[in-house]
Amino acid sequence: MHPPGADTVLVRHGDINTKSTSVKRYMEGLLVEHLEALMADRSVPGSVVREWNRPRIETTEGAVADALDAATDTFGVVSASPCVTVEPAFEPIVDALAEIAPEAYDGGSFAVDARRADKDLPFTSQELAKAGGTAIWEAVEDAFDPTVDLDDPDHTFGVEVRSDAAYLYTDTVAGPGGLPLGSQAPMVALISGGIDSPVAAYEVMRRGSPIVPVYVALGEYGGPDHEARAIETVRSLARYAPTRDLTVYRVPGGDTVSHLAETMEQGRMLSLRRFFYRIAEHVAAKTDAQGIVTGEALGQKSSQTAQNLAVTSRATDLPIHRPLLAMDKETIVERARNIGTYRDSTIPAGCNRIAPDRVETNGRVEQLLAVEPDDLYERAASATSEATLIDPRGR
Ligand SMILES: Nc1ncnc2c1ncn2[C@@H]1O[C@H](COP(=O)(O)OP(=O)(O)OP(=O)(O)O)[C@@H](O)[C@H]1O
Repeated sequence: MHPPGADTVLVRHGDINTKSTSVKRYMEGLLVEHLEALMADRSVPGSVVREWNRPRIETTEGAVADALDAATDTFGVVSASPCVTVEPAFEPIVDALAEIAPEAYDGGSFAVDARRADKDLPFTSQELAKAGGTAIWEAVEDAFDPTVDLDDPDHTFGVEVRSDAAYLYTDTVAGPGGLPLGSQAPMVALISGGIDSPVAAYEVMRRGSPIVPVYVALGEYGGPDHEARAIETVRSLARYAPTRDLTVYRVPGGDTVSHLAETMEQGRMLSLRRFFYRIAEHVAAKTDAQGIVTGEALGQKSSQTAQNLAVTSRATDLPIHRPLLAMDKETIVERARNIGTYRDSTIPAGCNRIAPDRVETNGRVEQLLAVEPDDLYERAASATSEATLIDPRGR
């Protein structure tokens, strides 16, 4: 909940703090740039003040909830707190805590977490916490039976005192964490539109890599709804990256999928993955992307057993990143819901089944190469050259 009168959002980052001063300065700059872009994209009024270590958003009381959402959708942000701003002096801070308390406290234990960025202030954090705690107690004791618990309180009243202002908050909302978008090289994300691949793409974006989305159209095994679903998931991801071009490479793969279905029984699904990776490699070469991201998870499907991943991965020299490798489906679904791609991914796509009745779980590369079409890689190159570009934001 926001303290009444909150018009500022304190923004905290995490991994950026482990960097050297110059890298940290660069990454903080990127984070602020993206936060500003997210606010502009969502028409949130206000500005981001770039203060060393702790940027903040100055906005209006009416827009503080939207500013908080923008902050907690920005990669690199660990948490954010809406706060009221008061004069950085002992009495005004204590008075403001007493004023906030009846709105923010509804019973149970509480604590005051006071910090001073400016160590020259004429009071200590402990003195402030003690006087603030007493003021809060007195403000609520008629209506409640308050207790103080410094280790695990039900309510925390946060106070950050800096040289120009003090910030008071009662809520800390988690952000995505990770690193600012653009702090790592781009990667090609193979997006099927299913539940897993958009989450995998989000995970590398969260660690700083912009994505180049690639969707392989499956012809009679896919269809317009399948394709629309994939584009929709990219559109949802684009909300997190307003400064980035998320144009989808739509690669026509229908002929090859049909050919694999007609000519291969065992290993068909493995060759199809190899075809995808090869396409991704070609797109990476065009876009200077440094890796391939997929939504594969160990053992989730027959094509994702440890043996089969070893066989399929041999199709490319580029590293294949599988951020979901060790995640359970339930966790992935929860993640998809949280990032807002689940609904798109569960739009009925009405596609035909490509998998054969008897699936391969223990592929061997030599055996696969003996039955795989000799021209599989040429097919991938030629399909990529026929790719069309789809801007998901333009739909
Ligand atoms: N038509 C497609 N176009 C682009 N990439 C695809 C396509 N189909 C699958 N992929 C990629 O291959 C991975 C494995 O696909 P598969 O259908 O076996 O797995 P999945 O775990 O169900 O993934 P998803 O839920 O993303 O469809 C996907 O996560 C995705 O990265």
